[in-house]
Amino acid sequence: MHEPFLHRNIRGYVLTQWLGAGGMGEVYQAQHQFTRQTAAVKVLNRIDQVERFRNEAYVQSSVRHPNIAVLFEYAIENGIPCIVMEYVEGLTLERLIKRQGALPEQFVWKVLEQMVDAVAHLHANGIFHRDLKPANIKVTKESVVKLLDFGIAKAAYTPKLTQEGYIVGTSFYMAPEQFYSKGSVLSDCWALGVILYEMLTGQLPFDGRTETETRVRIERGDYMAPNLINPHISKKSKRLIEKLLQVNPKKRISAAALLSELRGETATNNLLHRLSVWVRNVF
Ligand SMILES: Nc1ncnc2c1ncn2[C@@H]1O[C@H](COP(=O)(O)OP(=O)(O)OP(=O)(O)O)[C@@H](O)[C@H]1O
Repeated sequence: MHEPFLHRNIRGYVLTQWLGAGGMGEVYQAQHQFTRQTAAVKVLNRIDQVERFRNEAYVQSSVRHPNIAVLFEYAIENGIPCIVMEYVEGLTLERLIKRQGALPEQFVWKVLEQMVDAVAHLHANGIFHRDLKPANIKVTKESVVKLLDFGIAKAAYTPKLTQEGYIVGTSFYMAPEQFYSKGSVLSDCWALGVILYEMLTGQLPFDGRTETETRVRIERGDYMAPNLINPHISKKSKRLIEKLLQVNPKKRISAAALLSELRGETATNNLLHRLSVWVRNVF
C-alpha cells in the first residue's frame, strides 16, 4: 500500500494511520503533537481536483451541526492542500449494511432521524449535498451519526465544478431529475429514501444489471415493495419510503417536513422551524 504522507506533520498533526483513499485524496488518522487531539487529515492527491477540494472545505466549514464532521482547518503543506477535520470513529453505514444485512428498525429510526436532522440543516443553509450514500455516513458505537463527505455539495458560492451534462453523484442513489441536471435539495430527500430502504431490507431499491437498467428503474420509480423483502417492516416505514421515493420532486417530502414527522410534531412546529431559519438568516 502506498502511504506517502504517513508520519508527516501537518500543522502540528502527526499522521499516524492511513484510513483510505477517495476520489480526491488520501485520508489519515492523526494526533496533534502537543494537545493529543485526534483528527482526520485529508490530503489532496489530484491537483486537477483543487477547486472541488476547496469547495468541500468551504461547505464543511460553513455548517455547525452535531451530525456533521467538524472541519478544523484548511492547510497548504508544501503546496499540497489538506483538510484537517474531526476524526469520526465507528463504521460507515455501507460497512454496517454489508456486515449485517437489514438493520433492526428501532436502530434505523435512530440513524434516520439524525441523518434527516443534518440534511434539513444543510438545506436550511442553502446547501444541496448531492452525494448522500451509506459510504459517506459514519455511525459510532453510541449510534451517533456523522455526515462525512462534502466533495460535490453545492452551496450558493460553489463554482461550476462539473461540465455540462456530466452526472454528479452515485447512480444508485440519484434522483430521477438528476439525470437531466435538474437536481435540487429534494434530490437529497430521494437519496434518503434509497438509504432508508437499504437499511431496512439490506438491498438497493434500484439495482439493474446495467447502468441503463438502473436508470430506467429510477425514472419509473420501479422498486420492489420493501415488506416483500423484509415482512417485519412497519407500515410507517413503508409510508416514509413512499413519501421519499416520489418520482415527481414536487410530490416528495422535504427534509424539514420529514424531521417533524419523525419527531411526531405537528404542522405548527414545522412553521416554527421555518420561522427559526428565518430568524437565523436575519442575524
Ligand atoms: N473524518 C473522518 N473520520 C474518520 N474516517 C474518515 C473521515 N473522513 C473520511 N474517512 C474515511 O477515509 C476513507 C476515505 O474517505 P474519502 O471521503 O476520501 O473517500 P470515499 O468516501 O471513499 O470516496 P469519495 O470521496 O470518492 O466519495 C473512508 O474510509 C472514510 O470512511
